[in-house]
Amino acid sequence: MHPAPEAVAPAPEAVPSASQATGLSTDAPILTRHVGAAEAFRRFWPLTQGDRRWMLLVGVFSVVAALAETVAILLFARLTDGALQTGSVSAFWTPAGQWLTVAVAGAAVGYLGNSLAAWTAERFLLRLRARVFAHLQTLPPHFFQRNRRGDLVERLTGDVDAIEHLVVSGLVGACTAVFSTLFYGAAALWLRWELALATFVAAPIFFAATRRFTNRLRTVSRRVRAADGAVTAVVEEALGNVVLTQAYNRQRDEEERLAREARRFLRASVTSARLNGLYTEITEVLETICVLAVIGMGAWEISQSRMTLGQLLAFAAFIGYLYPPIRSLGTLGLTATAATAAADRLLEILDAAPSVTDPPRWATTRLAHRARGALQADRVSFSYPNSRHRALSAFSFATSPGEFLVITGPSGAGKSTLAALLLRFYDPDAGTIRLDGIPVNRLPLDQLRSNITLLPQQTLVLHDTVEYNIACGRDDPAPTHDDVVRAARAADADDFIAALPDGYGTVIAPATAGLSGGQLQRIAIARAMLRDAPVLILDEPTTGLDTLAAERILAPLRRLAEGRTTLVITHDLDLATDADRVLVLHHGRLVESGTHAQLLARSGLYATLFAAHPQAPDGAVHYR
Ligand SMILES: Nc1ncnc2c1ncn2[C@@H]1O[C@H](COP(=O)(O)OP(=O)(O)OP(=O)(O)O)[C@@H](O)[C@H]1O
Repeated sequence: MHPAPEAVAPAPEAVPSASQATGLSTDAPILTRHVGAAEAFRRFWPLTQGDRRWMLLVGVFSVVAALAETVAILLFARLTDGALQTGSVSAFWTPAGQWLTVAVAGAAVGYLGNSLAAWTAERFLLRLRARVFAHLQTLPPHFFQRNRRGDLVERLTGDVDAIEHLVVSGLVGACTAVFSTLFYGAAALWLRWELALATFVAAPIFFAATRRFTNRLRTVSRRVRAADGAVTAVVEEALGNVVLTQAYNRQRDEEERLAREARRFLRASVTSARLNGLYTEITEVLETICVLAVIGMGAWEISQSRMTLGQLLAFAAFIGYLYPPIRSLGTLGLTATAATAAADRLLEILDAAPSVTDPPRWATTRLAHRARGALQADRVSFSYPNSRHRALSAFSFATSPGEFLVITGPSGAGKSTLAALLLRFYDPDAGTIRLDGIPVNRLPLDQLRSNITLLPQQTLVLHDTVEYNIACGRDDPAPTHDDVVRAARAADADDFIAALPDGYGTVIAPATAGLSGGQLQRIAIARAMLRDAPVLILDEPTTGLDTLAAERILAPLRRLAEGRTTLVITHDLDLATDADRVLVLHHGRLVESGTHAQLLARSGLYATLFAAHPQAPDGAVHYR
């Protein structure tokens, strides 16, 4: 007798995200709400598109497998009555041959069904994960500040699994259970309808038992999912900060933090296992009572010569086979309940709207060619989502192409915010930012960002070769090895790369790149060289570097800035001495603007900041 196919398969396309922004810019709060199983199913069902025929086929295979099982049980009854009870070997061969044929056919169908079910389920998972991941990549920086990275990782792994169990395996499981119940029930009715009806009255008891568990399990499932996310988050954070942890002797604290979350997870998952186990045991006891009742009634029927032993054994087998699908229909409710907890967590991502989107087609203006690099901000004001504090207030400035600007000011003045608005991580609450005269929220996002290169303080390192880490700056046209080497030379990185064990083929990884801060900066400069965008934003390019390393990147930076509009955000005022213009921000406002010499002469905020900053020993560090 063969196991019925268990799971099923998946689908493509898109889960419609309820709150996709459609206008030029919006920011929606991240939602925390609870959805029911029906809504969860409705939201994720579109992802099965393209695989629904395979899901149907899995359903057909499971029906055939259940049918083969039914026939096998009837043949078993014939064998018992014809061969076993009479002790006739000749009566054995025909039903035995038929049973074997049915068993082989059922096994083949069961195997095909299970393989197809696994394939379709995995394809669904693939699509769901890709869909959530793609959406995650469009979300604004503050989403990632509010949600721990490890917890988001857990949503992309554990939670997508739970959804699969509802939408694909759950649906196929339900169909299989319904058909199995129908076949075994019909066969039992056909054998002895009075006896069958007597046993069917037990079915509502199973559903009643399930209902009692559902609510409790829903709460526990949410706790399990959240605790699972917290454990992943702690591990992820601890590994990311392992050097600092060791330096500050915080290993015990980190272990305690993990233990705390792990204990929470343990309590929740033990409760969940206990509830599931209790449910299983209770239903098994109920089943045993029913089977015993059947045997008792059957014994009475046999004593009255109204039934043969073969019929009774077949009947008991049908009843035995009948309860698992009925039970799995009941458990389906529990699976669905657990899946709703996962659905809440995934929909929280899918329903979070990107803070900026591409402009609608009617409002789009495309640059005909590479931008010249003229930037302009007109009375720009901005507060971060959920903050009433103005990070920028009525801020205006304009650059001509190729100009070299230093933006400075005390900490929290709004310098990095300006970079975030230029790259359109956010749109201003008021005012307009333009590139070559076009409001940036009218440019397609990819075109805007391909015209700007941001060099953040932390260099983006991909787990790949040094060559790829440089080449990834440009995809069209794809850079050749010679292009990469040329860029590395211009970035003064060629020497140290050549000295690496595998040269340009040396694999580096984030956090363990094995390169110094200055070397990583030079790789970033080489990448930016290849990228060749007309606007360059450098965020604290010398922070974290000692004087020698800082000096070493100045010449490459100078080469990189040549011919580009360059904005250097910095506290390092040695970089300001040669700037075409210095903008000084304070509390989100532009308070001073001019050349280094002009600003010193004004004896204002800039002069104070310059006097206070640690200067290069001989005052000889010049950016250009
Ligand atoms: N994600 C955020 N959510 C809310 N407020 C923020 C966020 N990021 C920055 N701010 C606030 O906006 C203001 C400007 O911050 P910003 O990072 O632009 O300053 P900055 O001049 O770059 O500072 P620093 O020189 O220290 O890097 C600060 O008051 C800061 O607290």
